[in-house]
Amino acid sequence: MSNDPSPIVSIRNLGKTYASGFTALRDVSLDIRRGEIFALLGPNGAGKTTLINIVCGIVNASSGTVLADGHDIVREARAARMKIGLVPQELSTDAFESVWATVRFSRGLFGRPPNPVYLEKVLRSLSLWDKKDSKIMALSGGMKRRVLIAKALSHEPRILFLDEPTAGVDVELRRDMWQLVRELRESGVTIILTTHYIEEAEEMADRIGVIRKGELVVVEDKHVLMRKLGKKQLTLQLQAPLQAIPQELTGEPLELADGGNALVYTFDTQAERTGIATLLRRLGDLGIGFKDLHSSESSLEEIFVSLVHDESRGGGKEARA
Ligand SMILES: Nc1ncnc2c1ncn2[C@@H]1O[C@H](COP(=O)(O)OP(=O)(O)OP(=O)(O)O)[C@@H](O)[C@H]1O
Repeated sequence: MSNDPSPIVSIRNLGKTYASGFTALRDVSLDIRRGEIFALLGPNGAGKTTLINIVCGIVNASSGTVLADGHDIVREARAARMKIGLVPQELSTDAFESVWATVRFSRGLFGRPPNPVYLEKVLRSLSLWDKKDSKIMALSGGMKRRVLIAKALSHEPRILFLDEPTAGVDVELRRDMWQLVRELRESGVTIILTTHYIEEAEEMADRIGVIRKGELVVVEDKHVLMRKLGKKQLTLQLQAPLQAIPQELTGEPLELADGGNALVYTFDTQAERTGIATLLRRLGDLGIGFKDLHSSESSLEEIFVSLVHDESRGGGKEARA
């Protein structure tokens, strides 16, 4: 990580209303720290791509400001854009060009002088060096995706946006991409990625932002987020199935599962008392026996689903993927 404490991307009160009248972003403020991997999560249509496109100068904001490494994206558009590499969702088609010509051309677009040594380093780090003379159309899907990353890195950006980097790729390539992103971060590039795969954020991100209906609802260190919002569940496999939660226990955070054969107790990982001892005693008093019990902790996926869906329902308790 860098010693410079100023954020590398600073987004203030950003809003976007498209010409159609649809408001895709509302008052989004966010600082991205130098050298971090930041994952932006949100359901389809939440506004992730709109946010990225504004920072990259592809879409104009309706209100608010963005600084990229200190450069205002509107007043100093070119300087700001030089700092940024964008790996888009879609594969664009330079089908007939070679890998080498493609990355060299991308670099030239930014007005950078040729630097074959740097481009060789990029291609080698992406395991593309031995494909440098291949035409893009002759590459596998995974290799094409690497070419997109090489193009985005061609002008030596400090900030790399990856929009759904592993959508539609197989498990093995996904792991390779994760490794690659970590290596890029090691080399000093700040990474901002959007993803639908919570596993991806859980695996890689230092911090996580959750966007829902154009609003940033949470920005938090990944571990803090998991600790804060993580719930634990205790599942009791009952000796005899129950039709319903006994009246004496209504009001407790209990749910029936497995066709009445299991009782699930949800408790807060941060609470001083879990309430488990009391629960077990009360079950004993009611003559409800159990043959097995196990506890589980919510994954980031469950936390995400509960954030995105429960808030829209006004705050339910269920957090299941
Ligand atoms: N040019 C446009 N004109 C009008 N509405 C648009 C335009 N572009 C996007 N939108 C709308 O803005 C909303 C946010 O879109 P955006 O692509 O930013 O979402 P997203 O979070 O990236 O979704 P996904 O995960 O599906 O990529 C969507 O409802 C979309 O239909």
